[in-house]
Amino acid sequence: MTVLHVPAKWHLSPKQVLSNYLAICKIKVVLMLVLTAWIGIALAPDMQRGWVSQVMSLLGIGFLSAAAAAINHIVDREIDKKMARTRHRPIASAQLSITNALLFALILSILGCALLIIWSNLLCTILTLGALVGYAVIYTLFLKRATPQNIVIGGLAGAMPPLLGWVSETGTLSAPPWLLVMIIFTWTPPHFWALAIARKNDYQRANIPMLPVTHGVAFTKLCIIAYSVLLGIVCLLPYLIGMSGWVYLSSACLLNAVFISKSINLYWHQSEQQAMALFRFSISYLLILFIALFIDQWLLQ
Ligand code: HEM
Ligand SMILES: CC(C)=CCC/C(C)=C/CC/C(C)=C/COP(=O)(O)OP(=O)(O)O
Repeated sequence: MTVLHVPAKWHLSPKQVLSNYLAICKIKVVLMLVLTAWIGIALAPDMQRGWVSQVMSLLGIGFLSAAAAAINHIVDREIDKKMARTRHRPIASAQLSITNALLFALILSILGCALLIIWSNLLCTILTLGALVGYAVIYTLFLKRATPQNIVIGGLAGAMPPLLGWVSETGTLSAPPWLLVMIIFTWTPPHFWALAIARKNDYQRANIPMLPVTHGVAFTKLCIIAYSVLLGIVCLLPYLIGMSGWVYLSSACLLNAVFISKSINLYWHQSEQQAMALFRFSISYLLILFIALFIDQWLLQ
């Protein structure tokens, strides 16, 4: 009798299956995106929409962001196999089939669109779908493989949620939420390039033209300093147009002082730990900055 050898990865427990689906959603990133969308809602003019509509709109934005992340895992599976950081990902390591992942992304997209159409509005649905296409198709399929400016241009998709939140509330496009988009847009290059410096060998092996690979680590560090200074200036705008108060301003000044000093510090140090420290700080930075925006709004009311 022939005994078939069944690889261990085919015997996944329900917990492992769930954790694989959560992993392809990039759940922590999505939670951060939803938080920034929520701040967009909180800062919008009060439309008396009620919290149920707001929660459903945030779920819709979250589902479409998770769908975008799942498509990114499918499209990038060959690249992911070549990089130490990503080779254990569920699709790259064949623990999750492409068909199941595609089906999952499709279900998330349909649910996300339905939630936004029912509880939000058509403009918000179209813009969120635009962000999905921007990240999952334009960035992942084309820009990532084509130019070291990939994450600068592609960063616009990830920067959209505050605008999406605002539009879900108001149904119209207006200037103030674009300032919040500009903050995340300017934050993205130092956020990512810090990690790319530490993982340069990975990107080189996968033949992905990230800035440290194409232009070297020293030049990338200079770009990080330039963007962190620009970020410091952009962060002043919400206060200058009266969108926020002293809590935000003082938090922003402190956070940006740390960001710029860590960026300059990175320039003078060779170690990967310094780069990873800046990457990790960039995440705490954005979290605290947006919470400060919320506290200010709450105090101003
Ligand atoms: C094109 C734009 C962006 C690029 C290229 C990028 C890149 C990355 C990469 C490569 C990681 C590491 C993931 C891992 O370890 O598997 C990461 C982590 C993270 N990013 Fe970004 N990012 C971008 C935009 C954003 C945006 C817009 C947000 C939120 C507003 C965000 C929030 C986070 C968070 C919270 C993590 C930590 C995830 C974890 O610990 O699992 N990123 N980012
Ligand atoms: C609808 C909507 C708001 C969509 C936003 C989509 C989204 C999840 C944006 C986050 C960007 C992100 C985590 C990029 C990672 O880059 P990468 O894919 O090159 O990194 P990797 O090597 O870790 O896969």
